[in-house]
Amino acid sequence: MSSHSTAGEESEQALKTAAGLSYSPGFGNEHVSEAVPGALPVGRNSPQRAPLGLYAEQLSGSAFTEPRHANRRTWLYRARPSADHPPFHRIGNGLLRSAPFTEVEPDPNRLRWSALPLPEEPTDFVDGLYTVGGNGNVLERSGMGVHLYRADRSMKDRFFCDSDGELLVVPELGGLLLRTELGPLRVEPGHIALIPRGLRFLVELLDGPARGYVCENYGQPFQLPELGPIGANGLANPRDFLAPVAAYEDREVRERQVEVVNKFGGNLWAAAHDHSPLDVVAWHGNHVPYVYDLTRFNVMGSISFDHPDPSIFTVLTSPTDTPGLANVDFVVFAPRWLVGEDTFRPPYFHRNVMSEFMGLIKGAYDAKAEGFVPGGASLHNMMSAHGPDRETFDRASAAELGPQKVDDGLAFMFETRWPVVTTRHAMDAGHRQGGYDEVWQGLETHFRQ
Ligand SMILES: O=C(O)Cc1cc(O)ccc1O
Ligand SMILES: [Fe+2]
Repeated sequence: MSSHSTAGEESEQALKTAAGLSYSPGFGNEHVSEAVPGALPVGRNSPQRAPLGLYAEQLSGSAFTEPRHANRRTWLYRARPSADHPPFHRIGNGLLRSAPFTEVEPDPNRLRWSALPLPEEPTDFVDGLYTVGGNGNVLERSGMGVHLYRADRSMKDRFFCDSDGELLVVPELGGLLLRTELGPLRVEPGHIALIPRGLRFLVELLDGPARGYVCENYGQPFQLPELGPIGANGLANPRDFLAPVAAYEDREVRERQVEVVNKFGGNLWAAAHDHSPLDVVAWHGNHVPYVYDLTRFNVMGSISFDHPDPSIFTVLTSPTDTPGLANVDFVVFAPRWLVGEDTFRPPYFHRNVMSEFMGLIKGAYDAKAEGFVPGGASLHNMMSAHGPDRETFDRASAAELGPQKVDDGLAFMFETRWPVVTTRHAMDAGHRQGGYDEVWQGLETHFRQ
């Protein structure tokens, strides 16, 4: 696949990365990018004739009338309008499922899975999507889906577009090159990528089999959390979010049928196209994909006593109409120092009205001595009692409390407002762990009157 280099490389804003890709930094920015000088109209969006014979097209991510802080759209200048395609027809959903989730009853039990086995059959990113569960309703644009992915090959002549929500991709194994309508993004384990609702893209594997997690956010787009008393800086800083710069496919070599797979209303639909949808020569706007390196997260914590609630680790939040109540938060447990005096330092025992899906990108997690493994997952649904396993509790209750660096792992959580209802296949999966409750067995009473 050939692509033209970008005029964005010359812009002050563009950052050259080690991978050789250029990016346009800044969360929520009004980005501007052209792969061919002069492709972007000056001073207007929709001139009578767009430059270089291109078609102008707007992709919106919010209602036209939403307030400015929430308004999202990108203008695309492309070789052919997206409208040029035949009807979509239904294709199989594989193991992809959507809200409302009704296959099994909502389950109050604590659930845990080992890593999803890598594919045995040829599998690309779309084929390899595997839904664990979710909540809400795709048609009402509320709630979220939790998916895993596993792939052993790049998408070829096949593009994906999620009309139902934005996709937060959390790789655990293998690097990915996301070729999007707005340009390419490289994402590796330890990074996250976000593909906004409705943007077309394909996934290439950079270094062999790939596996990871996806939060499909049907609700309001992820934004940075408010910082309140933390101040003007900290947690995820806006400039570390990197959007792509324009790069379009060479049409001459692409004049053959390609497939665009559209997830709409919970199902997969496909339409053959006689051109690549990655034909955008210039664009400007704020409805954009981005990557973020989780090592850039500026971790805050207690420097006196007590274990803070994990909301302090929020990277991105999808708000609801209720202030402070997230449709879903993306939370990261990144390397940090623990210095709390007279403090039980690992996560405390708790029952939470929010529901917690957790994954592990590498290493170990400080609340679980064993069983919670990279590529694996746990689900602690609304009000389910959980916290440190017995071994962790015993160790942390007796530990000498000097300054301690927690730097042997990278875990994350999708924390969501409504219980996560699982899929039938996630409940019946061979990689689901039996006997998870046992990790809390034997926590004897030490009560003395
Ligand atoms: O259950 C978990 O491990 C996630 C979590 C971490 C923490 O530090 C405090 C509360 C919480 O739910
Ligand atoms: Fe928890």
